[in-house]
Amino acid sequence: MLELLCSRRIDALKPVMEAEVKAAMRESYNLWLKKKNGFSEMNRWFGNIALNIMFQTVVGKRFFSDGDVNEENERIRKAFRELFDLSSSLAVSDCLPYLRWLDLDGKEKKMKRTAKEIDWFIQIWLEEHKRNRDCGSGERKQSQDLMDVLLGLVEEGEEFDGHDSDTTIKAMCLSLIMAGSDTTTRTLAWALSLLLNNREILQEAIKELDTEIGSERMVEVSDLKKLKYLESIIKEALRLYPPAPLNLPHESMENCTVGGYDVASDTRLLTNLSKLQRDPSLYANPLEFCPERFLTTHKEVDVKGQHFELIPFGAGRRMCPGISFGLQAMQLILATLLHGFDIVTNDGGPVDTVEQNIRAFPLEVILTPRLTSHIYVQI
Ligand code: HEM
Repeated sequence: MLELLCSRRIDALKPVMEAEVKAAMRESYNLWLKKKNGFSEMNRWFGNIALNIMFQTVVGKRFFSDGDVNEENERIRKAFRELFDLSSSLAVSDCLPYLRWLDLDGKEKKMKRTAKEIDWFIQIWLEEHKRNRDCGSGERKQSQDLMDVLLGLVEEGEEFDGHDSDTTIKAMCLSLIMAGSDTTTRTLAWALSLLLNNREILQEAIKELDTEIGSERMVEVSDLKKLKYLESIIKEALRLYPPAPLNLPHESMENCTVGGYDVASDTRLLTNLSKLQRDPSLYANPLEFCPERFLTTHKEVDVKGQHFELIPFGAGRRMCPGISFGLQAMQLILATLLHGFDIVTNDGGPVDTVEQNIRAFPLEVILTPRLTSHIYVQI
C-alpha cells in the first residue's frame, strides 16, 4: 500500500484528479444552461467524482456520470451501489449468529450475488490490463494505473496467505476503491452541510478563494497549499464527523501492556474517534463547527497521526496510507465547487442533518455559476 500510494505516484495522479473535478463542473454548468435551474443532490455529486477518481486511479476507467447512460455502466454502478450498502448494513446473523443458516433477511444471498457480479467485472479488467501491459511490442503504457503497478510488483503464480496472485490483485484494487471513495464522499457531504448551516464561514471560504485564485480560472492542485482556511474547514469536518467513527478494528497479536492495562492476545480494539475528537478537555465548544480553531488555538494540530486529539485517518503503522491522496482530493473538490458555484439549499433553509448518518438523507441544493461562462466551457 505504501508503494502504491507514495508521493511520487500521487503527484502523477494530479491530472486525473483535476480532470475529474473539471468534468463534474462542466456537467453541472451544462445542466444549469439547459434548465436554468442547477438542482443537484450533493451526496451523488460528490460520490460520482470520488468514484470516478478512484476507478481512474485504480483501473484507469470511469463509470459514474449522470449524463452517460449505457447498459454496462449502469450494471457496474448498480453492483457497486449494492456493495456500499451491504458493507455498511447490519445483518440479522451479525446479532444472532446461530440463525445464520436461515439467512433471514436474505443478506448473505445478496452478498454472494453482488460479489460474483463485481468479481466478473474486475476479472475482465485484470485480463485487459495483462494484455495491454506490454502493448504487444514490449512497450509499456505511458500512464500506469494502480492495477498496472500491482501487476509489476506481484509475480504470476505467487501466493499470498493462500490466495493466488490474481485474487490478491483483485482484492487490493477493490479495497482501494472502497477505502477511498465512501470516506471522501461522506466528509465532503458533511463539510458542505456544515457550511450551508454556517453561512458566515462559507462566505469567509469564498473570500479566500476569490483572493487567492481570482475569477478568471478554476482552482488547481498547485493552489491548495495557499488555501489555509479551506484546509481548516476539512479538518474541522473530519474532527466532528470522522467517516470511520470507531476506526477500523485492530487486534493484538500477542499479550501486551498498553497504558498500564494488560491486553491478552487476539483482543479486538475499537477506538472511539468521535468521542476523542469531541472531548471538551481537548477542544473548547467541542460540538461547534469552528474551523478557526485550526488557525489559532489548535494551529499545530494536524491529521497525520502525530496528534492524538485528531486522528480521523488512524495512527501508527496501520494508519491510512491514502491520507495525502484523500486530503488533496477533498480540498480540490470542495474548493472548486465553492469557487465555481453559488450554493443554496433547495428550500433556502438550513440543512436538516441527522447525526452520523449523512447518507440517509438527500442533500439537495441549487448550484448557480458564479464565474464567467467561458471558464466552464474551456475546461
Ligand atoms: C476522508 C478520507 C479518508 C479517511 C478519513 C480515511 C480513514 C482511514 C482509517 C481511519 C483507516 C484505518 C486506520 C487504522 O486502522 O488505524 C484507513 C485505512 C485505509 N485507508 Fe483510508 N481514509 C481516507 C481515504 C483513503 C483513500 C483516498 C485511500 C486510497 C487511495 C485510502 C486507503 C486506505 C487503505 C488501503 C486502508 C487500509 C490500510 C491497512 O489496513 O493497512 N483511504 N483509512
